[in-house]
Amino acid sequence: MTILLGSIADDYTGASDLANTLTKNGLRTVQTVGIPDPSLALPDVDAVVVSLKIRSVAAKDAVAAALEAESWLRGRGAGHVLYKICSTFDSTDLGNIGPVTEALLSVSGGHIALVTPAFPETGRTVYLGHLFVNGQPLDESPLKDHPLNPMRDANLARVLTRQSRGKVGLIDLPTVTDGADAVRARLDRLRAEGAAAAIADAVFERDLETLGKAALEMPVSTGASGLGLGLARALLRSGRASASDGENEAIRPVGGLAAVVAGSCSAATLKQLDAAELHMPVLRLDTEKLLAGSDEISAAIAWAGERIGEGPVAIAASAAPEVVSRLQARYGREASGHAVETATAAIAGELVERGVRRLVVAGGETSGATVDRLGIPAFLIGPEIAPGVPLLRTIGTGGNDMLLTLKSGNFGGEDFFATALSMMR
Ligand SMILES: Nc1ncnc2c1ncn2[C@@H]1O[C@H](COP(=O)(O)OP(=O)(O)OP(=O)(O)O)[C@@H](O)[C@H]1O
Ligand SMILES: O=C(O)[C@@H](O)C(=O)CO
Repeated sequence: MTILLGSIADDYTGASDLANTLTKNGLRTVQTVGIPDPSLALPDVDAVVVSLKIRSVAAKDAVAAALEAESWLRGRGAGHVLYKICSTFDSTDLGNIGPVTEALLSVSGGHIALVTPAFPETGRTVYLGHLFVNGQPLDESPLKDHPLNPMRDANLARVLTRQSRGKVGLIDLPTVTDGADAVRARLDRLRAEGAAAAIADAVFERDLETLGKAALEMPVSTGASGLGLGLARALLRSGRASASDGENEAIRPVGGLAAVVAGSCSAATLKQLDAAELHMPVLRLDTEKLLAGSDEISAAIAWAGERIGEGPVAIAASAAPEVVSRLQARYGREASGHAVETATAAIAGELVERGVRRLVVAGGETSGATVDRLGIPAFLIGPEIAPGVPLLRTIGTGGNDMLLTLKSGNFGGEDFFATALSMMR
């Protein structure tokens, strides 16, 4: 298998979001969970998205895992590697967007990386280096209360500088509007001035097409699905890939029971859970009890067991910012996040043991913990359920295929869970 485009995604929902965008834009794509075992038969594809869980780990661990994935992707022919980050630039001053981008540059012979989280289809735009989420500056959006990485600065050049060794420049919208040659010239100038990364403005898809064209000529770039769209379209226009209509295999029914497990505390997921309560049983976990060691997991499984024969059920750790803050004050941010993820993954694992074959997971860290627990090696990409969220079919699960949906915390409309479940048969 020779691939044209490789990507390393810093979380699993982000990986399926990117895989969805690449598929929609004509590239045959597969999503792997980590570096696949050599015995795993992957389909013939144009792009591979390697899902890692490195958004919220120590920078040195994120760098080591990303470099291993980079080497695997280059070994399979990838001429360009996109480091897929969150469209809301989720990170802290300790990393990991800066350290990973710089490490990828240093092994690939690149000098400067184009960086943009813009993804207009989901309301993420960048103007003069500032990120807007559905029209609100990042630091005024619900992301200011994210449980793991509260985003309190909308100026991405500043955010990236704090976590980078090199300087960070800006490719402003007028330059992007002038086209790919103007972007290349700006990148050359910034590089001559000593910058190792450049935040690129983008408001419309046409801006991302321009950025994709410029980025494709360099070995590495960093961005969200919008940059993936630009790279995919540039590959097709260059004639290096020919459009495939994507839809496939992935939607064949699997039967079995269906469930939702949610660990995202995003505003969108909280609304989706409220809406789900109108048509399916929803169990809200008591996360204070869960962390205090009471047997919430067995209680949740017993609760599900009494209902799931009648139709899908949802189990959620998700809670409002004040509840999350209380738990964090008591146990620490990382420890409480990790403990809740481990619990939600354990619940998902038990549900699958009891016959669940169709599973929706909300939240990137939550999805990572769950998919690892289930030991799924890779996914085929099915149709889009909502912008940034495809239906996924497991590969390499020994004929015991499952359908999954890994929903980024902030994605999807209020009726997302009902819509997803109706597409998973
Ligand atoms: N009630 C709670 N109290 C404290 N932490 C919680 C609670 N519920 C969930 N969490 C933790 O909050 C974090 C949510 O992160 P996750 O990545 O799953 O969602 P997200 O950030 O909204 O999604 P995405 O990364 O796709 O945008 C997880 O670590 C989860 O375990
Ligand atoms: O880019 C996004 O917003 C998502 O794909 C994501 O990474 C959420 O974890």
